[in-house]
Formats: sequence, C-alpha cells, structure tokens
Amino acid sequence: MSQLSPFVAIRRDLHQIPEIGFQEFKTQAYLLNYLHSIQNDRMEIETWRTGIFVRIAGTNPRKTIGYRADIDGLPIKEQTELAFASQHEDYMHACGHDFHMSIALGVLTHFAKHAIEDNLLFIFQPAEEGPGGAEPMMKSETMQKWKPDMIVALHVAPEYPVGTIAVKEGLLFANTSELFIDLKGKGGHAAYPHETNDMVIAACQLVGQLQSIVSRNVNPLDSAVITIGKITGGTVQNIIAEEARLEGTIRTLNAESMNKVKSRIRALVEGIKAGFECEAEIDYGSMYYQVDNEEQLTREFMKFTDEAAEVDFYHCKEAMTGEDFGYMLKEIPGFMFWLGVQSEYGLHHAKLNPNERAIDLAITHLVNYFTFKGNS
Ligand SMILES: CC(=O)N[C@@H](CCC[C@H](N)C(=O)O)C(=O)O
Repeated sequence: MSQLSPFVAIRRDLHQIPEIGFQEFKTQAYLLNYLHSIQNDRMEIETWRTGIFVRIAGTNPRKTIGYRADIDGLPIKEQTELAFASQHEDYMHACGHDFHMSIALGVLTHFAKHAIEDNLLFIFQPAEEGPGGAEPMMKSETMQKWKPDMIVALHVAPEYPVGTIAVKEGLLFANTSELFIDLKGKGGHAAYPHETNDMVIAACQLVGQLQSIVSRNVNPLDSAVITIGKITGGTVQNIIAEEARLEGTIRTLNAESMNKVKSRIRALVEGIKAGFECEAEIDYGSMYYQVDNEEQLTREFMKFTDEAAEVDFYHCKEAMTGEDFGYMLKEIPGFMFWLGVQSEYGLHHAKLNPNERAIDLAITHLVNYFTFKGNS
C-alpha cells in the first residue's frame, strides 16, 4: 500500500477542524505546532490575531517573495462521508482552505530545508470567507516590517482536472459586497392579515425584485450577480411575521456597476417600505476589492507553467468569485491562480471532495517557481 504524503496527511488533519473567520484557534495552534517542529535559525514566526507570518531569510536577498494561504472554513454541514470528515458539526472546509494551508506548509518546509537567495514570507490569513482578514493584516506591524515585493496565492478549482493551473493576467475575481436587509412590519394572527404588515410577503417580493437589477439595470455587456443565500423571518406557522431578514452577496466586475447595483437596491427597498408601510435597513457588511493580477509577473508565471512538466497550463477567463487577497494585490504586485482539483461538487458544497493528488503537484510547481524567482 502506498504511504500517504505528509502534506496530504496534514490536509486531512486540518480538514477535521474547520473554524470560521477569526475563530481559527485550533487551526492556528496546529499550524504553529508544525512550524515550531521545523523551525531553524533562518525562520522567524509571528502571529497576528488567528493568523501567522513566517519569514525565511534568504542567503543573498534582493527582494522578498510573499505567499498567502487562507485558513478559515465555512458554516456548512459536511456530507462527504469521508473517514476524515469534519469533527466540527455544521462547519466544513468547503472552499479548499485545508488544501491551501497544506500546500503552503509543503512549500515552506522545502525552503526551511533548502536555502534560497531571496527572503520568503508565508502568510496564513484568517477570515477570507468573511468578514475579511487580508485588509487588516496588510495594516499590521508585521506586514509593514516584512512587506514582500511580490506576492502569490492559489485557489482550488473543482471544475478543472488535477494537474491544471488556470490563470489570466488582469482581472481574475470580482468586487464583492455582502448584503443584509432587515424588514420590520406588524405581526399578528394568521387569520387577520388585514391588521398586519406581513414581512414574509415583503421579503419574498423584495427577493424577486432584486433579481431584476441584474437583468434590467446592469449593462448586458457587463456582469453582475446578486445572490440571496439566506432568508429568515417569523416565529411559527400561524403567526404573521413581524420581521424578516435577507442575507446575500453582490458581485460586479467594476466599481461603477457595484455603485449602480447598490443605488437600485436602495430604491427597491424604499419601494417595499412605502408599499408595505414597514421599516427596512440595509447593511453592506464587508466588501472585497477585485483580484487584479499584475500583468508582467502573471505572464512570466504563465510561461513558466506552460513549460513545466508537472502541470498543464490553461488560460482562463475571469470569475464572479470574490477573494480578499485582492487587498494584498492592490498594494503588492503579484497574482492568484486556480489549481485544478477535479471534484463532482463545487466550492461551498457540502459534498466537495477535491482530489488530493493536486497537493503534491502544487507544492512541486510552487517550489520550482520560487526557486526560479528567488535565485534570479
Ligand atoms: C473564493 C470564495 O469562494 N470566496 C468567497 C468570498 C466571500 C466574501 C463575502 N463574505 C461575500 O459573501 O461577499 C466567495 O463567496 O466568493
């Protein structure tokens, strides 16, 4: 029987302890335990909230190369039935951050053992799924002290075969804004609707109206998404709901469309307020800046990947996914790429089951790329 690669084993450990943004206490402890076990005198480790920075000093540094992995899970009840499924009920690594961490540890371990000329900075970042760890982490003292000259990150892609690396220069991921709308009317007896302002009906109408924004207010040659992922309201089946709450997200490919979508949301909510004689509040939660891959470094990486034996290169299109890595790329040149992990079920699905062969392939490719960049 073939032995499990150490970084696949690490991925399985991490997969069992998913934690949501800024609650990644066990994850941070696991990572620190591993990092201390390989620490040497070229390595410095600093924590920031539930995140970690690891700096590896180069032998003849002219620059610092950054690599970022996000570490949080999602509030999803896992349905994979894997032997190493989540032990945290109702939480799951359903966005592949367990892969992201184990790959980062694999690359880091290589350079802890094999010296490189340039400095390396590994960033284990909390709260990518929300409320966003990248933006505050960028402002941290450690980041300011060790700020890299270029930065790289990857995201697993269930839709691509194992061994594929998909990337493009320029815009890769969308601008995002969370969306929370609270409606408050007048509840009452289910048999006396004329004496109430029913917030379940108001919420349903608003969800339908919101969908018209993308089809009727955004330029058809542009792209936008409004998804309402959660509706709550009411208390029991025979009481008319006094309150309802919609929770969703907005995605656009540019800031102007985001402003347009938000102004239309405000107008539609005003309409609901007038029509239902109710109160309504909009909260946009956290917003992520688009992921914009720096042209020159991305083209160089695409060429490097195209010529590499271990992976297949695919020149992809942009996606409506969001990533707070966009805040790092706003200040530091670099890029994010997709790593094919071929799963029947996609990101944010309870049955996501990425192919673990991708872990060692990604480690090899990143080690080769950093060796090339860090010695030239
Ligand atoms: C890669 C990925 O799936 N990222 C998340 C980021 C979510 C940002 C925020 N919480 C929001 O929902 O707007 C995504 O859903 O794209």
